[in-house]
Order: sequence, then structure tokens, then C-alpha cells
Amino acid sequence: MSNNIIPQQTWPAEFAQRYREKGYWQGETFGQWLHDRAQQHPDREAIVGGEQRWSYHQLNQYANELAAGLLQHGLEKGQRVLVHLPNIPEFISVIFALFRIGLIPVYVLPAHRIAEAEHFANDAQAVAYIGVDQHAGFNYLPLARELQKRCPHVEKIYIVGQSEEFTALHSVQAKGQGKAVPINAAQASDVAFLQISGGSTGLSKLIPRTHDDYIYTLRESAKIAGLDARSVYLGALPIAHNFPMSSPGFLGTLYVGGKVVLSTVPSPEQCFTLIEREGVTDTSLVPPLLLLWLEAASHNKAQLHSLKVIQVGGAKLAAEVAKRVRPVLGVTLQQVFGMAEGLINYTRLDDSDDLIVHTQGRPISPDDEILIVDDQGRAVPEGEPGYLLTRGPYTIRAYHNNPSANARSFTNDGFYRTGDIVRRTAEGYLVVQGRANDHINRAGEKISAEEIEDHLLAHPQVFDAAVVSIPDEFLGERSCAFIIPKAEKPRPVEIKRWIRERGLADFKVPDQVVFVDQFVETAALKISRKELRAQLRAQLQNNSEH
Ligand SMILES: O=C(O)c1cccc(O)c1O
Repeated sequence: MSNNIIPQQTWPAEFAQRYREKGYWQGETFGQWLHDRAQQHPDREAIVGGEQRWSYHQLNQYANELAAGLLQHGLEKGQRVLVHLPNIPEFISVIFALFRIGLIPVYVLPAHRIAEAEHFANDAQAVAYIGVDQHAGFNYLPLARELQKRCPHVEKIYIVGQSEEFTALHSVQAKGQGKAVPINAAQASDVAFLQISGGSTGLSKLIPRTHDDYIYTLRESAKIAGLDARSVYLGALPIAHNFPMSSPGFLGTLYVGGKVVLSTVPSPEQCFTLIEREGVTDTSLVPPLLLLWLEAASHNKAQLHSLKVIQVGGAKLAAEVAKRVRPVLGVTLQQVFGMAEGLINYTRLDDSDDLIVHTQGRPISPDDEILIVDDQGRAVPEGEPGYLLTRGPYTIRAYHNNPSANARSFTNDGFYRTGDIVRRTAEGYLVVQGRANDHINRAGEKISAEEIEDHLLAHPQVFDAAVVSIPDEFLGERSCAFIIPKAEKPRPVEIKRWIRERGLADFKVPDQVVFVDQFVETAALKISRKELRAQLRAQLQNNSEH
């Protein structure tokens, strides 16, 4: 039963045919291309991380060994596996092992905790979890234990590092040594992995990406970012994120035969050292990190001399900050506006400074269809802001196993409602103006207001709660929880602790907690959550201005 991924709504045949005819989908798989690169340039460096330095031959071999070991453990094609790893080389050998034998990784962010892991395990009906003993001061073994207790279908747990009662990942690899595996058990049209959505409404949804569609974005993204075999990409953001994974990210770099350097943290201290030591040419950052890097580079630019391009995305970059990139860092800025569901826009490296500073770029593909519409779904006049809808050769047609989200998020003719509000310039570039969804974009992490409200409402002293985004100079946005207490008012720290103890990622803990007696002054009882959040946000901003 759990062997087969639930059938997806996918591209209609005539679209699929067009995407193949135009050469976007080339029938290639992840398992195949890594094998090809290892044949083409076995000794070239592929991955550097911590003390490890792997050639393409080694990466491919380790992926093979892991794949063979996992098959011996009884895992089967089509099954889902949670991959909960930080920026370490094993992240990459693990996912290629899974790709090769047609197992489906589900990427869990290192910052995610038991609540998220449980949700993804259930949603994907995962049979295994691959994690790490500890990272960034957090011990993941209790999480793995709890996960297995809550989700008995997660039968197998593999751990990088001290595995205690669980299976050590290296023992799986050892078991697979010298065993043959097929280079490629998957079809290019198969789902290769499940990426996670930002969770704009309620819980995160799973995003099924096929080999064909994702490899298309890698190939084009690498071209648009100017990557080639001499490129050295630094993974500074958590590489489980779609952005450093594929825009063009570590996968785009490996696709063209470059070198990937992994940093376990995105701090300027560690990253600048790696950039200098490894001759890093490209990296990607979210706006708050770019601010830190700009600050650090103002005294310390010499270490960055190999760096050529920085992609910035995940949240809107202020033009004032964008302007400082070239003078301060001596590199070309590439703005990226993308989403794990598909559509990616880039400014091009040879664009005018004006486009690079003031827009979020244009789509990858000539077949990315863009609609900008009003509340009634009618196209807005050119240049006016509206809701962004899109459809194309690498934008999903449905979430995994989620009919209600699919009904909300896709039009009948297969356009994805991105939830972003954009306008399009005369040159065809998009400028992000805002969003339709009530999520908080906290330094690139998208937090669903609804998800946090549900957890707050579970608190015994909370009568009602509304979570809103507040502009923040550094984070872009921070979260504020408005709470109507029951008889006894809890302290803000108790509310924050509550969210942590519910097993949620730290970035979801409200930055600010405000207690109020009621939400609306008037008798406007029929107010929507969305209007309510807007009112509260305005209220807080008015108060802070007075
Ligand atoms: O999800 C994102 O924010 C994002 C940003 C830039 C590039 C991407 O691929 C993304 O998924």
C-alpha cells in the first residue's frame, strides 16, 4: 500500500508532449546524470564539507553503496524517506542514493522539529528517516525516537554520527560495498522527491517534482547564473531549501561539473574563510544574511576576491541594499524570485543595473505562462499590480495528496495561484509588490499565521489568537501574536515556550506577543481572519508611531 506514491494530477498529455518537443524535458534522471559525470571526470572535486573532500567518482560510489545498502534493508522503489540533514556531504550522497533506486526523499529543514517531522512523515506516509545525531546545538536522537513512537510506519531510522539504538548510516554504506545497483531505477517522468511548501495556509504541503521538470530548471538556472565546470558554489543557506538546492544551487553546480562547498552555518566568519580557502565563485543568500555579509565585508573584502555572483532571494530585497552589492562585495547581484512549487525568475547577469536593483527578474522558460489578475480573476492592465498565476514546464499542477489545497491553489486550467502580488515591467520583468496570503516571511522562512494560531489556541489560557507579520528592518518581517487571554493572563515567555514545547521550529516562535481584551472595537463580528490580521497589524504600527 505505502509502496506507491499516490497518483498525482500531472501535466496534460499535450503539455507534456510540447515540453518534450521543445527540449525542456530530456528524459534524463538524477541517477543517470551523476553516473555520467563520474565517468566524464571521475577525479574532479565534487563536494567539500567539514573534513571531507569527495571527487565525482567518490560521490557516485558512495551513492551506489548507500543505495545497495538501503535495498538490502528492504526499502523499495516508490517509498518515501524523510531526509533531515544539515549542510554535510552525506546530504548529497543520501539523496543521490535515493534517486538512483527510485526512493523518494522528503526534505525536512534542519530547523524543523518533531511537529513538522511528524506532519511530513504522515503526509508522505514515509517508511524511513535519515537524520544526524546533532547539529547547531540540537540533539536529533530524541526527535527520531518520538517520531517513531508517533508514526510507527517510519520503520527505519538511519543516523549520521552517534546512532545509539538506531542504524548508523555508514554501516548501511558498508553493507552496500561491492554490490551492484541499477544506475537508474526511475523514469524521468517519475516524481523524484517531495519538496515542502512555505505553508501559506495551515500546514506545509508536499510538492511532487519529477526528474524531467527539476533537471530542466537546474540546467537552465546554471546557464542563467553563468555556472560551468570551473564554478565553485558555496552552500551557505540550509541546502534542503529549494533555493540553494536548485536556483542554481548545489544541484545546478554538480550538473555542470563544478565544485560544491558546504558551510554548516551561513555566518560571514565561517563562509568568508571557506570562500578564500576554496576559491568560491558563487553563492546564494537571503536578504538579512546579505546585510550581515555587507557589514562584514566592509572591513574584510580581501577574502572574497574569487567571488563573482551572489544570488539573493527568498524575500524581497530592498533596492537600497541591492545597490550596495557591487561596490561593497565586488560581485554581480542576481535577484531570484522563486518558489518550490516551480516558477523561478532571475535578473540576468548582463542586465542593466536598473533592472538588477529594482526588479526580481524574469522567468526561466519561454513557456512559463504568467497571468496577473485582479480579485475577479481578470487580467490587470499591463504594468498594474495583481495576483500572480503561473503554469509551465516545471510548475506543479497539484500538491501531493491534498485535494482541498489543490482546489484552492490551482485554477481549472492548471494555473498555480502563487499568492504573490506582482507587477510586470515593459521589459517583462516582475516586481514583487506584496502577497495575498497571510504568511510571515521571516528572513525567507515562510510561516503560516494559521498554523501558529492553531497552536496558540491549544494553550489553556488563550481565548483567541491572531498572528501577523510586522515589518522588521533586519528580518524583513517578524511575527507578532495578538492574544485574548482567558481569565488569567500568561506571560509572553510562557507563550513562546509553549510554541517551542509543541515541537515547532524555532523560527515559528512569535517574536512579539501582545495581549488585548478584544480584537475589534466595533460590532463588526463578521470580519474575516485576513481582515482581522490586517487591522491588528495597522493597530500595532499606529501605536508604535505615536
Ligand atoms: O522558495 C523561495 O523563496 C525561493 C526563492 C528563490 C529561489 C527558489 O528556488 C525558491 O524556492
